[in-house]
Amino acid sequence: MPAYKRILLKLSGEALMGDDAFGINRATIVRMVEEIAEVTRMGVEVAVVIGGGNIFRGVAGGSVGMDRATADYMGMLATVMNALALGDTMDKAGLTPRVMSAIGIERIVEPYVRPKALQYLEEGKVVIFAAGTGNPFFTTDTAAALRGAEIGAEIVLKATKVDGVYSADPKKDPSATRYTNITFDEVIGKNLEVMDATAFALCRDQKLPIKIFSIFKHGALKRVVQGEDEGTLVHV
Ligand SMILES: Nc1ncnc2c1ncn2[C@@H]1O[C@H](COP(=O)(O)OP(=O)(O)O)[C@@H](O)[C@H]1O
Ligand SMILES: O=c1ccn([C@@H]2O[C@H](COP(=O)(O)OP(=O)(O)O)[C@@H](O)[C@H]2O)c(=O)[nH]1
Repeated sequence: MPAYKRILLKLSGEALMGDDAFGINRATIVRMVEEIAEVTRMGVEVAVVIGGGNIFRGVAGGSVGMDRATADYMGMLATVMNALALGDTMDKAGLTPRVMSAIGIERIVEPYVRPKALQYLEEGKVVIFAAGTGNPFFTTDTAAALRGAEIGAEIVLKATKVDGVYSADPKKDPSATRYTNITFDEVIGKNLEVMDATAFALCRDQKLPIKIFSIFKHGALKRVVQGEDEGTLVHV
């Protein structure tokens, strides 16, 4: 029995690269889609927010002198590309995906309309939210928190490069230890940067828990959905 009826899954753009230097790694995206299909077969309604860091990151453009807002719009377009790739892969795996964009780009993907998204979820379709929040100076982590709250998801699942929240960045501090549970106040107060503070604050206000787990660990998504011990739970 799944522990949740409706989930919001945040997939990092960078994780789509697999072992490649940039872009979308075929084997990685296919495996992720298989794992998503597995949980939809359990009757869980799945919405996905996809990142864009594998193609473009606004801060990188901004740092070389480009106007930050312009760079961020490029980043949002990158998430649209990933969303199309993910949708196509889902289609071929027998799922019914619907890509919805936060920025107007109607010839390519339909616009995000909340009631429509809710309808798709009730019909068992997988909704992929593209273009983040549609605003510069935000991230797709914040988009995940926002859409998660809007669609009434019971939890936001962040599939990322690390297998949870650590006492310090495990890439920089090998002695860092992983939390099984941590409160929003603690994660924000200690400035733990696994997810941005805006996303944490929004989820805290909405009492929407977040689970952070490894995108590379096979079967982790299913275990999370079954409520098993996996990754780190961030809660109020
Ligand atoms: N306290 C911490 N616990 C876990 N990861 C952390 C922490 N501080 C920083 N990180 C870093 O956060 C990264 C995950 O965030 P990010 O790169 O934004 O992921 P994504 O691309 O999935 O959105 C990890 O690669 C990790 O090195
Ligand atoms: O609401 C949003 C979401 C994303 N972005 C831009 O899109 C890029 C890619 O998103 P993100 O870095 O969150 O992707 P991920 O880390 O998941 O690969 C960001 O760097 C921003 O430039 C944005 O401007 N507003």
